[in-house]
Amino acid sequence: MADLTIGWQAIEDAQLGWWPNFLPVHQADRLMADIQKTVALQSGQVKVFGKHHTIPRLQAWFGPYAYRYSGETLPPNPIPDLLLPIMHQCQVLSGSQFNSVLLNYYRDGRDHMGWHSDNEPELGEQPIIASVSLGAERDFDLRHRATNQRLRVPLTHGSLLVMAGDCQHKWQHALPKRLRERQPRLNLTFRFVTSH
Ligand SMILES: O=C(O)CCC(=O)C(=O)O
Ligand SMILES: [Fe+2]
Repeated sequence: MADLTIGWQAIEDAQLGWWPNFLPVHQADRLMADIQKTVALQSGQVKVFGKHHTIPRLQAWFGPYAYRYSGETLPPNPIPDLLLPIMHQCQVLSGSQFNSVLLNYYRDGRDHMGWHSDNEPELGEQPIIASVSLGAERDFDLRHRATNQRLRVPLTHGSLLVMAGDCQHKWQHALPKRLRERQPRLNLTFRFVTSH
């Protein structure tokens, strides 16, 4: 699979922005440690066909509105001060505004996220989602809904990946299991959410 180039690039029906060295290593190390120390991570639930399941990762939600997905709701919560400088840097590079962040914490390689798109109406028509990765390197897979084209991006410590254009309509993405991975990974996805 072709490596992504640094900056913006066109993929089929969408755009990706890729900044592998978004945060210098010492800053990425410190941010991860500070988040682990200060942010309360929750074990989330989803409801599928009326049955509750525990999701295979921990999470936290920060933003002015509740975040609703798969029948569950995470209440509004102010963005902690330690995430504001990172959010501003993401805004500068991606050229867009954010007001919310979903934090995903993958305790080890068993934790994962299945195929999905972030296409809830409160994210708007063409959501721009800025994804900052910290800790263990994990593969991020994308697949085009119609053509089945696939892309794999190894999300390195301190990197920024931005999904834009029709990425949430034409593509799905996932973070597969990596059973040999013992180290945690922390992901911040900055979004702009409206009340709906
Ligand atoms: O952990 C990741 O890199 C993916 C997160 C994601 O897709 C999401 O939060 O919607
Ligand atoms: Fe996603």
